[in-house]
Amino acid sequence: MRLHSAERRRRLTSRLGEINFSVIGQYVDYLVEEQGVKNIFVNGTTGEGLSLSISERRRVAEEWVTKGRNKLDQIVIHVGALSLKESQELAQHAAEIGADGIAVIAPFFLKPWNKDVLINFLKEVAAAAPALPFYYYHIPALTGVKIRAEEVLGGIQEKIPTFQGLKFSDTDLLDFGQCVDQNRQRQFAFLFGVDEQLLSALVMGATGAVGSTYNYLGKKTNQMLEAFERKDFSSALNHQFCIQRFINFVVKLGFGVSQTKAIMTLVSGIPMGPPRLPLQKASREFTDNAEAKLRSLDFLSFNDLKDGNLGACS
Ligand SMILES: CC(=O)N[C@@H]([C@@H](O)[C@H](O)[C@H](O)CO)[C@@H](O)CC(=O)C(=O)O
Repeated sequence: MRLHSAERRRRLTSRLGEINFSVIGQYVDYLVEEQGVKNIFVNGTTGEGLSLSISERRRVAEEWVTKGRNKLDQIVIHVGALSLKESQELAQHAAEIGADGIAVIAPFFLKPWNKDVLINFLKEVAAAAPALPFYYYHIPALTGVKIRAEEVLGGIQEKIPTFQGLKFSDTDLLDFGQCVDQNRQRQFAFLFGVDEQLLSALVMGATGAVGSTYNYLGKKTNQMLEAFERKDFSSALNHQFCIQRFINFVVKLGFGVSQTKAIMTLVSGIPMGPPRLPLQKASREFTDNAEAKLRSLDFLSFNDLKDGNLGACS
């Protein structure tokens, strides 16, 4: 079972909106030591990969690979872009620096209109890094490309020999289940990306997870994975419900990449800095509310509350 932190690459501090590369080493140590996360997905959604320039994406990937050496198990770099050329350049770069895999989203401005067109695009990117495992990153709510993952997977390995698996960031569990069911004879990785539904996906055959909350709820989620693996489903469900209580709370306040950064700063103590425009920094009110919730669920230690805290999830 692999758990990936979706925060991966991190833009940090700086009033100028520049990336603070110098804290990536600290970030690696935090994920490994405090959250038990050793598989990293760099330059994805949470890392605002699509808001970065190509040279920034290259440099972020290099930092994660360098700082993660001998500490992390796997680093997958997201190399999706609107321009096939840029995507290929990033794929080639990922291979050169020694990444463990690449992932690609569907291009989302001039969109592929059917499965074959999408696969043709993915194939050209994969071919730029012919020795690297390739993942299709399915996130239809953000790309607007609604081609079902189940369809995309049909015959994909024949077209993309390096195809390794799917990162599935959608709530359509019928589609996800069918991806697994129809590919049982293959050794694909099925990485699930909706953290609040991970347990349901595990039941259907998810082999790992990539998500934003593992940056600060990695340890909690690992407890759920362990319970699931030892078939203690009641305990696994308790863990999932606890995680849901938090996500449900923040979703109602307005939750996204900016808010993830604020929570990460709060929990890790590493200054994650503001997001890049068009995203806006999370409000102080959001962070205060999220902090109170984390404490009440015992996701952040708060000794004064512990004894009488009936809602605690520890
Ligand atoms: C739309 C979105 O940001 N989804 C997140 C989830 O982890 C999400 O934040 C979480 O399930 C809470 O809804 C991940 O799927 C994103 C992700 O893995 C990435 O950063 O590439």
